[in-house]
Amino acid sequence: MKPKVQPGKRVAVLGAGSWGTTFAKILTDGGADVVLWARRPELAREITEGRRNSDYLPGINLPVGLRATSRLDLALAGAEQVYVSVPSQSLRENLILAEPFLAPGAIVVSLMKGVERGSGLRMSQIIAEVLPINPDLIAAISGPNLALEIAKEQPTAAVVSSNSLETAQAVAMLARNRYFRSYVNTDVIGTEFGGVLKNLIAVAIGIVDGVGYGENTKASIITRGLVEMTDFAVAYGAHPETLAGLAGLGDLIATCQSPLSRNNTAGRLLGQGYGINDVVKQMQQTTEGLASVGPILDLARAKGVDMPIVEQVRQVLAGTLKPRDLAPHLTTDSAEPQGERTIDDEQAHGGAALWGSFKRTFDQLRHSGGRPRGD
Ligand SMILES: NC(=O)c1ccc[n+]([C@@H]2O[C@H](COP(=O)([O-])OP(=O)(O)OC[C@H]3O[C@@H](n4cnc5c(N)ncnc54)[C@H](O)[C@@H]3O)[C@@H](O)[C@H]2O)c1
Ligand SMILES: O=P(O)(O)OC[C@H](O)CO
Repeated sequence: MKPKVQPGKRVAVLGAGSWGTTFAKILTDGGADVVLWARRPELAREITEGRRNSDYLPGINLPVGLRATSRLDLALAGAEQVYVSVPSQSLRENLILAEPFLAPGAIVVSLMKGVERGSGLRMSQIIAEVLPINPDLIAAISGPNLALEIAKEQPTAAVVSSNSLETAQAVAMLARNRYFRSYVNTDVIGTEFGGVLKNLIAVAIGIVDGVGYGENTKASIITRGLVEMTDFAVAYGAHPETLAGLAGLGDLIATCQSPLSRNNTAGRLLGQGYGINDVVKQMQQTTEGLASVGPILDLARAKGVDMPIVEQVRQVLAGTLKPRDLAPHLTTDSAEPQGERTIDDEQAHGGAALWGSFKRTFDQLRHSGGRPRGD
């Protein structure tokens, strides 16, 4: 049954950085009654009274009707949908604070693109772990979504993903307007991992850009990066077509080619010779890729997935690989010529990627006493 459009539906957005504020604008412009939670009262005041968030979205006029507060209880009171956009590493602590004020039956939507250090959990998994809600009421949104472009109302699309198609549709009905279009899917694993993994490839692109390598190098990394992303996500149960969609290829393109991307920018600084500590100091905003490299490589190892580009990003971050040496070792140090093994190879010939995924499943069954691990 298709949900009906309900203009004026009360929603909350938690996190008043660049994406949280932009998403609050998307929802308000789509007709929802939005309250945005900012940690700092002075920022909440600037948004409500001045209709600006000058630190994060310079030059953008926020819509009339968008209210902000620094009180979580007020932001969440009566909210039927709650969109969360805080740095991934702080999600757990923020959910614990929010939980007492969550309205019964509220849908909780992750806008974030990271995994938790230590646990390696995706954001929707943390939501399911911390909040006592029906897992069908959890969703995630991802896609080629550079905040400032959307805040300027440049036409953009995204994917809303939930185990429940009904939930995804209810969210997509609100998260849309004349410049923002939401598609739906039920592949939460692929949608979330797409957003996490493209950040790592964007760091690699920034690194080679900073070194001064040109378009061939970058196109090679983007293309091989998509193979790594797909291998990884499929090993965890994603559908390959999700990685070929907005949350995979679409976001990879946007993030790798835009100077607005923080991951791309951080990589460029590394490629120009700055050390990781200087880069972290210079980045004023959340740069998820830097925190995700370690957990993603741990998860890749657990499933026997090779991620040579991400591994080399880790080495550059650790200072054990010179940025200019990232590209020559693009795919592998193997002396043997390899098949290109793109998704098309797999579909056309049932090739190595399919074999890899079969072997991983087999290995997993052997090591888990016959029970494949689900989401
Ligand atoms: N900016 C984008 O273009 C964009 C687009 C899509 C997805 N995202 C994702 O959205 C998430 C948030 O990114 P952003 O761009 O809004 O980051 P940001 O750095 O612009 O803003 C982060 C916000 O979180 C607040 N914050 C920092 N630490 C906090 C804590 N411990 N508890 C609560 N709040 C805290 C900051 O004060 C700030 O308001 C990230 O996962 C990012 O990958 C960003
Ligand atoms: O600025 P980044 O690198 O965090 O990228 C922002 C969005 O994820 C692009 O879709």
